[in-house]
Amino acid sequence: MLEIKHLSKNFGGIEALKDVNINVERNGLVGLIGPNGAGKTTIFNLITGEYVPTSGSVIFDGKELANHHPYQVAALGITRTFQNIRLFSDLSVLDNVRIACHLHVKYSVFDSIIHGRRFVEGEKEIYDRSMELLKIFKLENKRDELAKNLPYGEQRRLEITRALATNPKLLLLDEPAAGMNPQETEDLMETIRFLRDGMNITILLIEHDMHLVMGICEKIYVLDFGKVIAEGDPTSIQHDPKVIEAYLGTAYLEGGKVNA
Ligand SMILES: Nc1ncnc2c1ncn2[C@@H]1O[C@H](COP(=O)(O)OP(=O)(O)OP(=O)(O)O)[C@@H](O)[C@H]1O
Repeated sequence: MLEIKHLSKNFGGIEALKDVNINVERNGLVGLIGPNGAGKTTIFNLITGEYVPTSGSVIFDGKELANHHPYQVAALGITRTFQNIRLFSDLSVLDNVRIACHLHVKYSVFDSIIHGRRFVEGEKEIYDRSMELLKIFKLENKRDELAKNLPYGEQRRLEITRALATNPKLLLLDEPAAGMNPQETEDLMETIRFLRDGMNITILLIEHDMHLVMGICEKIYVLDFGKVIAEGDPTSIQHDPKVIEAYLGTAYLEGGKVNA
């Protein structure tokens, strides 16, 4: 579904990515890990059209994305979440999702001014879809709360709910477990599994929480200094000497956590 081929990105003199190749199969759940500054978020920015590659290509469903604008990439079915939560904090939970659903709106500005039939039907469709998503993500009881008043784990869940409003085929999650406590991380793992197994969404995620990555990803790419140094299933990645040296450290194998 997603093929990243010989992708490189320079920022002035910095070679942020060097000849990166990544393949995400349809309905796959793939992890991208590596030390800070390895180039992980740069890959997301290249997929979504926020950056233009220095060389190489990003192919999604057979289409080259390299020169697409972010709105064109979104229209093809790719959505992302960000490292820092980006919600409308002073709006309600329901309105946060409703706004995201408006990307699909089919009525014109004129329809909305005269409150024409298409406007009324469009608004009903948006409300129904928003409530359906809030139910799936167990946020329907919080629909009237301001986003900023939700506990951290629920804010992250609301972000994913918003991302799904556009009906993506491929979801890019950038450090979804950042700042979560162990119970929130467990709930998130269940949510991500459901996205893939229950909603058939293909997922590529960046994460430093190795319990989450090793627990749910079937394939993992490890990036170091802009290069893929390893790829494989969780077991092979955990025991790869290159990965242990560059990122995991021996503490991880002894049950410790990665400090990144
Ligand atoms: N817009 C930019 N301008 C200049 N340099 C950039 C830009 N974006 C990223 N970089 C540089 O590219 C390199 C890779 O950064 P990137 O954010 O992709 O790393 P990362 O693996 O996502 O790190 P982290 O785990 O800390 O989020 C870093 O050296 C960073 O400083």
